[in-house]
Amino acid sequence: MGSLLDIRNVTVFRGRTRVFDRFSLQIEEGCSTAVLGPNGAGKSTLMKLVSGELHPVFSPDSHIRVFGRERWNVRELRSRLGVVSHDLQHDYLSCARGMNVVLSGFYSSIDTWRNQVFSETEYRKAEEVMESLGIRSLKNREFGSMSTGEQRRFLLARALVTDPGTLLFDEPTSGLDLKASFLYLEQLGALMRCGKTVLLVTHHVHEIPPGIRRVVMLRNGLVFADGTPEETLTSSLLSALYDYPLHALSLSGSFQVFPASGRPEGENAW
Ligand SMILES: Nc1ncnc2c1ncn2[C@@H]1O[C@H](COP(=O)(O)OP(=O)(O)OP(=O)(O)O)[C@@H](O)[C@H]1O
Repeated sequence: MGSLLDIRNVTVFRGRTRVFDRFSLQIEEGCSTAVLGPNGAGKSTLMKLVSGELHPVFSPDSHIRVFGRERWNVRELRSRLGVVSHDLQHDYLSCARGMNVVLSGFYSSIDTWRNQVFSETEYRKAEEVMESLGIRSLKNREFGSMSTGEQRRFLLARALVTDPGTLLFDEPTSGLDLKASFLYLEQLGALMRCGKTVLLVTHHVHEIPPGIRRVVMLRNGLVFADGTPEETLTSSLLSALYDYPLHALSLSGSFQVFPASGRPEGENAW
């Protein structure tokens, strides 16, 4: 297994905000990793850097290498790295039919277009992926008329249709109810067990499913802690990361946090 991500000395601005200042992070292929941090930590910026939607300030000693390469054509990259992002769900055309959402993964486009040609094999693959995610019966439905959970599964199908070895998720269960969240996280677990590498960014501890081997805690554009879930998802590190007293619990490889019993100092009693 080689390098999935190699970020060295990268400086990134969004508007006037310097989100990363000579930031470095390496992730190996095969090591499913969660990037966890509070609002504004830089998680979405990191995800956009990896997916090629954002670029750092040029510096001779900095680089971003995905699978060992600095330059990718988007279509080629998507055949190795599938992306299921929040923005994508938001941007997707509500009139696109389910089948077209999945097929659009072959071109990394939003919806399919007249000039795009799909082979029988590609149609078959799309059917197969929809079947495996339990959404085949919705293939003719408009994206806009699907529930958030169904939309999320179609976007996962879109990412999986090219059979990438690595999948990138941005807050995978946001907007999903409890059952849909757990089913979706089980799906992520199944993908990891089938050999896919999952890279996810989240601000929720419960979104880190069993099978994630490494947690990178991010705060103010810096790596705050880095280790296995057992090493990092502790009450003391989580309390420090979120600057709030928290109590962490784990059960069968899943994690959950609660407010610690003591109120934060200075908070008014009700
Ligand atoms: N378009 C923008 N213009 C200016 N500043 C921005 C822009 N987008 C993000 N930022 C700033 O960059 C910093 C990092 O934002 P980013 O969205 O990467 O954080 P995040 O960890 O993903 O947060 P969240 O969990 O709330 O999504 C924040 O301080 C944010 O205010």
